[in-house]
Amino acid sequence: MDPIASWSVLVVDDDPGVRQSLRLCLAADGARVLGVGSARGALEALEHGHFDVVLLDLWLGSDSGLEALPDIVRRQPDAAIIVITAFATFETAVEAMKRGAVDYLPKPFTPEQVRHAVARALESVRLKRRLAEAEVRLELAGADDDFFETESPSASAILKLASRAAKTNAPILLRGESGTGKNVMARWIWTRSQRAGGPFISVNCPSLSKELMNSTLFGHRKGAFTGAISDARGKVQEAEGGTLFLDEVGDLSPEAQVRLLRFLNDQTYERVGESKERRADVRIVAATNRDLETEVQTGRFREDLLFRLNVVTLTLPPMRERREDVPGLTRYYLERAKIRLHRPELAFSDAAVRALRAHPWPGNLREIRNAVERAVILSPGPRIEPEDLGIPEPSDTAEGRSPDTEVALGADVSLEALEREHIARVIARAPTLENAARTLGIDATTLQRKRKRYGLT
Ligand SMILES: Nc1ncnc2c1ncn2[C@@H]1O[C@H](COP(=O)(O)OP(=O)(O)OP(=O)(O)O)[C@@H](O)[C@H]1O
Repeated sequence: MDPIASWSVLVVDDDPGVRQSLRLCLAADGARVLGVGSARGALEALEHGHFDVVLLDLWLGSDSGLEALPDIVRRQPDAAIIVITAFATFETAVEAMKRGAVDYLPKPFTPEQVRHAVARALESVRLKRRLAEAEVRLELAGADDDFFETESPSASAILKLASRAAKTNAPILLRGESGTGKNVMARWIWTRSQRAGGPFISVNCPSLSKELMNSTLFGHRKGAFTGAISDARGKVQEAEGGTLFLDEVGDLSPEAQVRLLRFLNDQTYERVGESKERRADVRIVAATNRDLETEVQTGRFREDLLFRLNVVTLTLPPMRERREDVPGLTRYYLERAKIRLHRPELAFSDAAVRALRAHPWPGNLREIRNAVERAVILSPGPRIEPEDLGIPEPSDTAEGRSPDTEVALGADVSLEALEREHIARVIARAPTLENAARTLGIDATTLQRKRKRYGLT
């Protein structure tokens, strides 16, 4: 968003005359200006609208603008705050800066001084937003998450559908096994939607505590529960104008499901401990690798919520159904990892190419990426061999057989080799080591020890 093209200012001053003159001065320059006379009015205005600049009087009758400053910053961290006061002292100016103001305007001021200060503040807002955008882009580039070329009919059908759905405001449900790229797809959809200029807020539902789930999502009022020391906005409000991604939506508590259903129906919600109805313009994208129909049958997931989320469903195919994409993906991950890890000389050996093709990749894209990165780190010479990838080499005698029969239960392998292989595969598939430890049924320290013992990265 370009703050200069369409910008808005909140004027917080208890003197109606000052509000009026600032409004006239800035409106003449093309700003949308809202004037309020108290700190409370300011906080309310910031709840409902978005402002590029806040002109804040430090003496607001019985209120103190200085005390309200941190709350204002919290509500809109990317707005530039200029404090104004008739009682300008150096100390208050410093204090205001410490609490998040970008500039200081002593009363009385001329329209020229106001314009000058606001223009500078807008420049700082613009810069801050550019930096934030660049950080997101860097993060995406560094994450190696933009391989959307495909030769597989099933994946290309999903991409087409996703691209069409992105342009609408309909909720989207992403389904697919772990590691098939649901998180990455959610961002891809956001960047192609009309909401790309707004925020992308991601919530991993299983990581939310049951007690704080509603407040994290919908916010709470001060005093709503022990520990609620101040009002808090939730993820829904943070996502205003953008997209809220609910990962593993099947983990939502029954009460959070009711709240989400209402929000999907009419875009309204209430904060925990508050009866005021709020509205937010947010697109919901949800993901699950569970069978939600079964969850409905067992009473863990609301059927009406599933219907509401299910308007557009995209099921991301597992790697075994898009084997034609393995060569392209492995080349892609290799090229990126070579640059990032400073090993430009590396290439796959013929045996590695065969092993990559033959491996079933049950952990999907995540497993492929982990295997290739592991190899780029571990490979001692310029050729990457199957053992660097941590996958078995398909032997001639094994041709036609599933490549992992070599480590199958009951084959001619030691228990140790079996354990090593199993741990390596679970780690490759799991999003985190904690996750891998949970799958293996051991604690993180034991996993750490075993990784060291078997030389697994
Ligand atoms: N389009 C893509 N291009 C390149 N890499 C991808 C792509 N999609 C996914 N990946 C890789 O696979 C990894 C897993 O992707 P992602 O987290 O989106 O999967 P998921 O289906 O959400 O998994 P889970 O259900 O376990 O959360 C990513 O970190 C990334 O490395």
